[in-house]
Amino acid sequence: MIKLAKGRVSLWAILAAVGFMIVQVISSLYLPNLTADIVNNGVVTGDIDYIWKTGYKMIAFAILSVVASVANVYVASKVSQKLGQRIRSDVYRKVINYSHDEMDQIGASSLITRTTNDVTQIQNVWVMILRMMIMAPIMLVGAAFLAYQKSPALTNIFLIVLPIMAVFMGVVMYFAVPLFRAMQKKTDNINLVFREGLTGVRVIRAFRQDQFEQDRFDGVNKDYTNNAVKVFSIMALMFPVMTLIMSGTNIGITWWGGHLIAQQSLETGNMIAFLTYAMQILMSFMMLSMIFVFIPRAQASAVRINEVLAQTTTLQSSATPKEMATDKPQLRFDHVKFRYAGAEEPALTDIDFDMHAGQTLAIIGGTGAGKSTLVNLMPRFYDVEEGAVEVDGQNVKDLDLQELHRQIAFVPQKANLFTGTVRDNMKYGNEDATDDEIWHALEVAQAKDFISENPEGLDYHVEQGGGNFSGGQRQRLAIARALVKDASVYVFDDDFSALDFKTDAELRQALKEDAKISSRIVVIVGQRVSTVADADTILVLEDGKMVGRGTHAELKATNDTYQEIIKSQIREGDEA
Ligand SMILES: Nc1ncnc2c1ncn2[C@@H]1O[C@H](COP(=O)(O)OP(=O)(O)OP(=O)(O)O)[C@@H](O)[C@H]1O
Repeated sequence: MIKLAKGRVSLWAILAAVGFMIVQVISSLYLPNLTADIVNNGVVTGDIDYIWKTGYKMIAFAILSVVASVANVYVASKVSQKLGQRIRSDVYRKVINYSHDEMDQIGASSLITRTTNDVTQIQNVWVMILRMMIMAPIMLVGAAFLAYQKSPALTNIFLIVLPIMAVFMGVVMYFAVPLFRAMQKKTDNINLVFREGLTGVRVIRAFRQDQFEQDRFDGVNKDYTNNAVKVFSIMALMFPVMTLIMSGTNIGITWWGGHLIAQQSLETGNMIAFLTYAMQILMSFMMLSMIFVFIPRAQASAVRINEVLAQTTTLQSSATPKEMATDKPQLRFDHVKFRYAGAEEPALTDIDFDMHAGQTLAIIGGTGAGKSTLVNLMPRFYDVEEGAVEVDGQNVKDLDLQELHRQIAFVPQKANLFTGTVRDNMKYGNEDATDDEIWHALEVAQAKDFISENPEGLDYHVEQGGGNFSGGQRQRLAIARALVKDASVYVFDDDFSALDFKTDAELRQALKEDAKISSRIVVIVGQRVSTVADADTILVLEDGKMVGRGTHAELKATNDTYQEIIKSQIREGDEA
């Protein structure tokens, strides 16, 4: 937790919180002293003047205590909120640069819990640290000292009370701390199942798995609730037991103090002050114990957040980035081998090709052949195990990642749109794009018609994830977004399969006729032979291996796998 606070919490703010707290505690400790004074020298002697004088003093100290307390709460809240904001921002910046492998290791749901719930735990504990953790020790020592001053004999009562409290708090901590620690993991589980249910809601309904999913959610929900009920039942014991101990102490002090007053070895005012000090001692003791219960939970959260922040991102820009020859677009795979983290078999072996400006590369192969994996290596979403990927004449490992991503317009298999207008989404590709350029990209992507039909045009609102568009429309918008970019390589990862045959053909024709795109490199991953047939080079993939490379005519004549694909598609009426 200290590590998390370093550089994110200002030392001045901590000093201010300590300063205000010291003022508050001193005022609170001085008040019982004044109570003793007003009783002993004012009430008992009937000196009204003295009562007024001391009363004013008491009011002044009470106000001082309140003001200091408010100031402390203000500083503590501000520090903890700022800390939370900084942690969330740092976690986001870190995660956004994670490679796909690193993202998979922690998982999206856990990352969300860590950025929200875990950060809240840290914030709460920091408020406790800046209030109770400063207040409790000062109050404990100060009140013990002053209580002893008022009556050394009565202090013996703590020899009985404090061990009872220590045992009770020890038992609470023993049972509550592990349960508190488990809360974060259980929150993760709820988020995981909830998120899966939300994103897969249509599939769940279509497969009539509503009940199964409901049961799955109820399971993790119940697990969380059981844990929370257990821990809060234990915590609920604290207040009644503490009240019992405090009331018992009160009675003990009054009974024993009464005897001492009767024996004239204690003044009435001192006994009243002693009672207040005794309560302050017990409260401080309880506050310290509470801190020790809550800190382990926050510590568990801190470990989880530090894990995210400490993750070294393998995909980093080169420290000495080389210049890309953007005027000579080139895409080269030099005997590339790639394996997913933890996988036994490589997902790609010996992939080799070299493409230049104006050429189209198509990749075809069965499900799981490695097509998406191959194109994911181009923007360096993963690093190769052997060989090299080169873009515009440079190994992607020697480049600045941002520069590389600028030169690759990538349309992933799953079209992702963001909340905002159509224009906002298009500008993701190029901030400076004019409306004319956007309309042109939409036209090439065969998306112009359904956008222009709408009176709002480019201002049409896109809902979260593009939910107000059909799958095919989303895909075309995602393609248009990539086309708005001025890149060396345009990659379409199986995006045309979501389109009907006619639109697929029209889109590819428009790409060919477009002055900008036709002077760059186009990579098309496809399932249909018709989609890949007119490419300059077609790669045929099978089990991560390149089993064919050539033009449609060459492969059709010589390549068994390609012939098989053609045959299977003729049967489906999809003649190439
Ligand atoms: N993130 C991942 N971690 C581990 N293995 C993966 C991962 N993604 C894909 N794979 C594996 O790599 C292989 C190739 O997958 P890839 O997604 O590249 O296939 P594909 O040819 O694009 O298939 P499809 O046409 O179904 O999209 C598959 O065996 C798959 O199980």
